[in-house]
Amino acid sequence: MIEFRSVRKEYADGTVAVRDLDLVVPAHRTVVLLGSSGCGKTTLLRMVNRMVDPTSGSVLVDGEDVRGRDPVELRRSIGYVLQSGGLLPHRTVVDNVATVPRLLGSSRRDAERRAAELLELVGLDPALGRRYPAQLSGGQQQRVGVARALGADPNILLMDEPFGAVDPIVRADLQVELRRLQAELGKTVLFVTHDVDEAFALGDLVVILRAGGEVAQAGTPTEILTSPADDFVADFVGLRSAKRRLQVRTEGDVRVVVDAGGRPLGVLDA
Ligand SMILES: Nc1ncnc2c1ncn2[C@@H]1O[C@H](COP(=O)(O)OP(=O)(O)OP(=O)(O)O)[C@@H](O)[C@H]1O
Repeated sequence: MIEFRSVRKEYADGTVAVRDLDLVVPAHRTVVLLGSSGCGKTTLLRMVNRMVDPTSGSVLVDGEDVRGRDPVELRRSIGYVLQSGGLLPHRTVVDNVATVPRLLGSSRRDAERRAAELLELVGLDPALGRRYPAQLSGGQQQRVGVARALGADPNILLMDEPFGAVDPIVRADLQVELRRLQAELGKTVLFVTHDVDEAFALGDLVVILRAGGEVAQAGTPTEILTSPADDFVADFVGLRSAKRRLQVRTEGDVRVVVDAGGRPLGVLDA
């Protein structure tokens, strides 16, 4: 479990990235931080592994204030996946994934065996392990990034727009894969995105932030869609635009779901 207690972050130039934020990320759940650029999502994520320290308030991991933890040891115990993949370009894929197990004291052979298992776990052929990152597609690189983050078998995975740089089809595949992995592994995942569809696809809980790192609403996707807290939330998730104002139209004996502009989106089952 991760807890943010009255957390505030003000950078040296006076920018307030997060103001007085309280949030609980329950164990084994996926919580998505959703908001537009600059609303403090990355700052919040980085406070968990002490890449950023709060100006005031505290961040607790499993009940313990992270300020009491050694930053290097803390970072090794928490998986972190970035949009860029963060892979070392001059190391093979298997070496990239084996890095953390090696740092934690595994022998080379054990670390490589573990890396091959992790590659399989994220849906990659372990034979790709001999390649260098640049010899993989963007989607494959992101899978390697996830495998690498799982290297220390962390309880917590921090994911900062991990699928932001790949095309929509690959992105949808990666989202499905993450849901499968999560069902299998049950990690505590804190996931950052500015994409509403991605947030609703992945989040058990979605936290919508507004500028200055304030929570506009925290709830399940259904709660947010059925009772948006205010106009900001309704606008942000598209409730007031054509996209989510859906209607059912009957065509013969088939019911078709259309948006407010009349464009067909799908058919209703039964
Ligand atoms: N090191 C820094 N020094 C000063 N200001 C910073 C620093 N890092 C971030 N900020 C500012 O803090 C605010 C929040 O930034 P942050 O990166 O957390 O937002 P974000 O929601 O993750 O944005 P994006 O979606 O664009 O990545 C922004 O106004 C940003 O300019």
